[in-house]
Amino acid sequence: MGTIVNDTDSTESKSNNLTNNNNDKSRETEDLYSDKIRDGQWFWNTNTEQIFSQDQIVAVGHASAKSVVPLELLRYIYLQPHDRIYDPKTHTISYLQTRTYLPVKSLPPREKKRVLVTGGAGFVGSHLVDRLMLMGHEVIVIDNFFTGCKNNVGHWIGHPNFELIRHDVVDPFLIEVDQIYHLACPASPPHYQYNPIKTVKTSVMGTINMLGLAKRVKAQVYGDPEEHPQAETYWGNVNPIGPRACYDEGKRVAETLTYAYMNQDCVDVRVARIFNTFGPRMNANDGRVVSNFIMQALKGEDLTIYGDGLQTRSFQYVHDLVDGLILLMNADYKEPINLGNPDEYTIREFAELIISEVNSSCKIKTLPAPKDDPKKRRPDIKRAEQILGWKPRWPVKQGIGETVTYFQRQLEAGLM
Ligand SMILES: O=c1ccn([C@@H]2O[C@H](COP(=O)(O)OP(=O)(O)O[C@H]3OC[C@@H](O)[C@H](O)[C@H]3O)[C@@H](O)[C@H]2O)c(=O)[nH]1
Repeated sequence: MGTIVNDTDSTESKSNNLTNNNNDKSRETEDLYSDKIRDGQWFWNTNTEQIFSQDQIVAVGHASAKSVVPLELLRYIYLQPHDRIYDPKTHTISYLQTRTYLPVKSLPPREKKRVLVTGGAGFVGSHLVDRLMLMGHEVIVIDNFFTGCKNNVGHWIGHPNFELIRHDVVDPFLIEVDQIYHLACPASPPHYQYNPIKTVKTSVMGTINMLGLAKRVKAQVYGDPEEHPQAETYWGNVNPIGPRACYDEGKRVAETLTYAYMNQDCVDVRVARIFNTFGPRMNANDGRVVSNFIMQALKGEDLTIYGDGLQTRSFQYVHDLVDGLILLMNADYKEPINLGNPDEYTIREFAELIISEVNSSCKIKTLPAPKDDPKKRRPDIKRAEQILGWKPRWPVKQGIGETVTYFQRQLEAGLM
């Protein structure tokens, strides 16, 4: 049984009190991180099983995928800008030239993989990049920065194991790699409806290009479901000409292409069906419900419910999703797998949770429901549990606490 070992004595103040939104305390803890990281005092086992301590999550990852990383190291990455100093008086940012990179595992050549992450500067992609880098792999990110943000991976730029390339997956891309995580696609309705043709192209051409690359180098598929919860065997219910079709049908064609390449050209594929995901590095303005509600609450504005608020969603925290993606990539399983948190909320219940967690003085206002808005969504995750030994660890409330802290820091740092 490995343990997560940090060289400093484990004081209470170090323990991640995830329910505590007290900025001062987490800032005090972060200062502690800075010293430890600067002095190279970080030792951890990527294959330890110790994820919880006194019922608090202290690490993420799975020993079976050697993906375990201390949570405080990840928090340090996304809660504290490392390469810049913001001056609120002059509203200027000074960028630092010399900085130490975070410690990464040193892997033997046979274990070190070259991993391509498309959309790696995006919300989910950048967390996957952090984890793969800390695990000691070589990571190449391609991103067209339509929704991705260079700041999300800025702390790795210049690192010997990292490359960032501005490239749109709709154009072919040739590179020698061992694994490809294809995450490039605008995921929020306002973004993917901004240019529907481009959204379809990203799903279709992007997937063709990545499958072609995989061959060289060896998701919203359920729509407005009539089956609830949605198992991977459910075929879905999608309006092929509605405003969401560019995304939903694009994902369906992407899956069709994926299995065509598997059956026709023996490409070694994996398909994750990702349910609503939230966490730090969400784009504050991407229009999705989690970022909208948190930002509205932080600014003291009314929370905007579309429709009657009785529609349901199930929200997974980003660290759980990254765990699942890495487990799936390294498992020998080719069928689609749902990755999501079956903890279902009506949007109205979710608004009330955000108000109670962030700002009890906020009110709720309703706006018209978007066309074809799915009335319910909850994943059946039995397959992920049985095949991957994966299920979400993060209660929604703890994830909200982490995300609120992130948005507060971004606001303080003048980054939004
Ligand atoms: O401010 C808001 C935003 C959204 N909503 C509602 O909240 C629900 C969730 O909306 P979101 O835009 O967050 O996400 P959706 O469920 O529509 O899924 C979309 O974004 C998340 C991606 O994972 C999905 O693939 C994509 O379809 C919807 O019913 C929406 O109408 C509000 O009530 N208020």
